[in-house]
Amino acid sequence: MRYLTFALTKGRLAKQTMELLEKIGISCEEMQDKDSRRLIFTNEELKLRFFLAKGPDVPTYVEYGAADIGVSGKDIILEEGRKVHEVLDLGFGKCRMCVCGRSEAAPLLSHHELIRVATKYPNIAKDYFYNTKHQTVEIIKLNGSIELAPIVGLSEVIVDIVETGSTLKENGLEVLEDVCPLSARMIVNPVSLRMENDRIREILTRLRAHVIV
Ligand SMILES: Nc1ncnc2c1ncn2[C@@H]1O[C@H](COP(=O)(O)OP(=O)(O)OP(=O)(O)O)[C@@H](O)[C@H]1O
Ligand SMILES: O=P(O)(O)OC[C@H]1O[C@H](OP(=O)(O)OP(=O)(O)O)[C@H](O)[C@@H]1O
Repeated sequence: MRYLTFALTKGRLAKQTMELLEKIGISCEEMQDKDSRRLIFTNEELKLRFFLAKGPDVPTYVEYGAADIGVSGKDIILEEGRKVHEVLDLGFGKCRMCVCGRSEAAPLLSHHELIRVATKYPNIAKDYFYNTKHQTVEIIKLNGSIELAPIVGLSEVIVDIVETGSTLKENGLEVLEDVCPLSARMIVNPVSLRMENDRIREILTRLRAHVIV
């Protein structure tokens, strides 16, 4: 039997992903050793391998088959547009993708003005403004602290993740429009889904029993 390889997202989603896998008897506890510099972990008994990667890299590993299965935020799946099958909503990491700004920016959206939109997610922003809203905008790619953009005048609005809303509130910003709901998803390489169908289906069946969407 060959190894099935899992690519998991580092950061916010990691702990809940490992807890969910533990619930179905897939232990990857070695990965939780913060002092270790080891990158890949093996469960010999179940013939499974695990590694943690930066969010946007997870669908890349899965598309190329370097990982059979991945866990990614829906935001990353949409933004990266990789050829992977999204097979399960894992029900955690819930948040929303929103257009945010000062309240005064609301008319610029309703009047379809040519505005600047700062975001870490240029493809999601482009799809929303061009294909859903039919509004021409200038998209400015940033890499973090997106809420700064409307405060310092880089852009009129941002497209970013909102979870509790506290970052917006503390910076005098608000949600102006909702783009889509987000959560952690399981993705699978299309060839792996065919070649390892029984093993992958079994994992999915067991996971479904523990997932609350
Ligand atoms: N408040 C939140 N902010 C950002 N991502 C969130 C939030 N709540 C849930 N998520 C989910 O967690 C994933 C991000 O986790 P991660 O810790 O890697 O965040 P990041 O800030 O984008 O990463 P990095 O610190 O490497 O820039 C997102 O892809 C999203 O699906
Ligand atoms: O609604 P809230 O609960 O306040 O969460 C939303 C904030 O969290 C994320 O930022 P993150 O902490 O990942 O920082 P970054 O944008 O600099 O990556 C996101 O980009 C928002 O800024």
